[in-house]
Amino acid sequence: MWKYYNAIIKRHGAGSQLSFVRNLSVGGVLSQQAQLEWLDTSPPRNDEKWQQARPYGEMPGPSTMRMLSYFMPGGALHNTNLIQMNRRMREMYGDIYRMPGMMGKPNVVFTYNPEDFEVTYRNEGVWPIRIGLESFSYYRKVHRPDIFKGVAGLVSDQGQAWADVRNKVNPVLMKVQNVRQNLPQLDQIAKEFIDKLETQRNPETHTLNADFHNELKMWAFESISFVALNTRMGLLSDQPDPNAALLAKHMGDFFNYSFKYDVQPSIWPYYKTPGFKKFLKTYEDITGITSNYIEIATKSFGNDDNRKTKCVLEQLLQLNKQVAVAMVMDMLMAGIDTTSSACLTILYHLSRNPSKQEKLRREVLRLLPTTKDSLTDENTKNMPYMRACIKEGLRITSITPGNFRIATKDLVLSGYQVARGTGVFMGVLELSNSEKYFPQSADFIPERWLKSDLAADIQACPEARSRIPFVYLPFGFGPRTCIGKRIAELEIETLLVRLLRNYKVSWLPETPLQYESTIILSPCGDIRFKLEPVGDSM
Ligand code: HEM
Repeated sequence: MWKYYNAIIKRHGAGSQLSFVRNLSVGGVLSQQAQLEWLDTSPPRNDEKWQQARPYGEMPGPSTMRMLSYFMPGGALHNTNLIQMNRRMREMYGDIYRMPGMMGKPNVVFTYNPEDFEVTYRNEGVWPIRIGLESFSYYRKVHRPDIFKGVAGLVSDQGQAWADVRNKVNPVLMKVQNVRQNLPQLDQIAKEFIDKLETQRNPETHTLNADFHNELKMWAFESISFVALNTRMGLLSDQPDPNAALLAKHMGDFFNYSFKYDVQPSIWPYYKTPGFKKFLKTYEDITGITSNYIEIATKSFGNDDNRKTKCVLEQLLQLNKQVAVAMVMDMLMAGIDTTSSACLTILYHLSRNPSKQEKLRREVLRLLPTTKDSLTDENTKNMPYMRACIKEGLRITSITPGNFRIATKDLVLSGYQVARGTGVFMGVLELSNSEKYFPQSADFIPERWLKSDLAADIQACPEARSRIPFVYLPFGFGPRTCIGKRIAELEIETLLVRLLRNYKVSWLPETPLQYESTIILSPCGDIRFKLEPVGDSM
C-alpha cells in the first residue's frame, strides 16, 4: 500500500502531499495506516485519460507562502468567511484551483464544474471520506475513549468504522415511516411555537418584540431533541429545563468553535491552545448533559420489548449504547442551526414573494381548515407546492455552501490530474445560483420543481430547472448524504404549515436577508417579519 502511495507522491512531486500523509492523522488521532486504508489501493492510474490530463502542479493556485500571506492582515482572505473566501479565490484563480494543505490538512482542489462533482461522487466508493471535523475524532477517540469506546460517530468517522455506524442507523433515521411517527409531537411543538410568538407579537404593528432567529433556534432545538431523546426540553416555555438551556448555549458555540479549529488553519493538532481547551470543555458539557438525558429517557421506556412502535432513542440504544450516545449528540449538533437557518431562509423568500405565499396558503388551508385541526399522515400526504417552496428556498440559499470529499481514487478533474488523498470542495451554492443552470436564478420560482400544473395559477415550469442533478445538492449526495434530511424536511414542513396557517408574513427591512458563514450559512443582521393573523374564517 505504501508503495503505491509513494508512487503517487513521486508522480505529483508535491511535498505537501507527503506532509498530508504524515499529518492528516490529526495529532495522532488516527494511525497513518488507517488513513491509507481509506484510499484505493490499486496501482497508480495510467489510462489514456489520465496521461492526457495536465499535471496537478499546473492547476492554478497559490503556493503555501502566498496562501499564508492571504490570511495575514491586509491579505486577500484576511477575516473572510467561508463564502467570501471561496468567491475571492474563484475570482483570482478561476473555476478550478488548488489550495495547499496547511497545518496537517490535505491539499484541496476547489471546483465549480458539475462534471467534476459527478466524477468525484461516482468514484467515492462505498466509504466516502469527508474529513473536516477532526476535533470530533480527537475528542471522542483520544480525549474520551472511556465514553465513546472507539466510536467517533457519523460526522467524523471514516472508512469501515463510519460504515458500521451508518449501516446500523440508516433504517432508524432515513426510513420515512420511522421518522414520520414523530409528526404529532412535532406538530404540537410547532403549535407551542406559534403560541409563544403570539405572546411576543405586537397586536397593532404585528411585529415581534423578540429575536425571531433565536426563537427559531429554540424551536429547532425542541424539535430535534424530541426526535433524538424522546424528551421535551421546555425551551418554548417560560421555564426551560436549566440543563436544556445550557445545552442550547453550548450547541450555539459549537459551530463557531468548529469553524475556528476544524476549517481555519490551527495549531491545535500539535499544541492545545487555551481556546482549544475551552472547545474541549464545551464538548465535555455537551456529552455530560446529553448522557444524563439519555439515562433519564431510558428509565421511562420500561421493559416491554414487544411494543409495536419504538422511539428513535430506543431503537438506537438497541443497536449499541456508544452508537446511541454519539448519534444523539451528532443529531443535536447537526440539527439545530441547519434546520433553523433553512426555515428562516424559506420564510424570507415566501415573505418577499407574496403571490407565492398566497398560493402556498391555499394549499395549507386545505390541510388545516381551522387552526385547531391537527396535522396527520393523511392530510400531509399531498403538499406539492410546500415541497416545491422548500426546494426552491434551499436552491437559492443552500445552508451548506459546498460539499467536500477526499478523493479515494486518482481523478481527472477539469482536465487536471488529482491524486487520491487530495480534498475536493464542490461549490454547489454558486452553481445552484447560476443563470447557466437555473434561468432567472435570483427569483423564487417554486414552479421549477413541480411535475405538473397544480391549478390555473400554479403551472409547472420544469424547463426552469437544470437537467444536471449535481448542481442542486442541499443535503449532499451518495451513501454519505445527510442522515437528518427526512427529519429536517418533516420539521420544516410542519412549522411552515403552522406559520402560514396562522400568519400572513412580510419582510420589514429595506435590505435583503444577510448571511454569515462558518461551517454553514446562518442568517444575520436585521431580521424582522410582520406577522398578520390569518384567522379561521378565511
Ligand atoms: C435543512 C437542514 C439540513 C441541511 C441543509 C443539512 C445538510 C447536510 C449536508 C450537506 C451534509 C453533508 C452530506 C454529504 O457529505 O454528502 C450533512 C451531513 C449530516 N447531517 Fe445534515 N443537514 C440538515 C439537517 C440535519 C439534521 C436535522 C440532522 C440530525 C439528524 C443532520 C445530521 C447530519 C449528520 C449526522 C451528517 C453526517 C452524515 C454522514 O457523514 O454519514 N442534518 N447534512
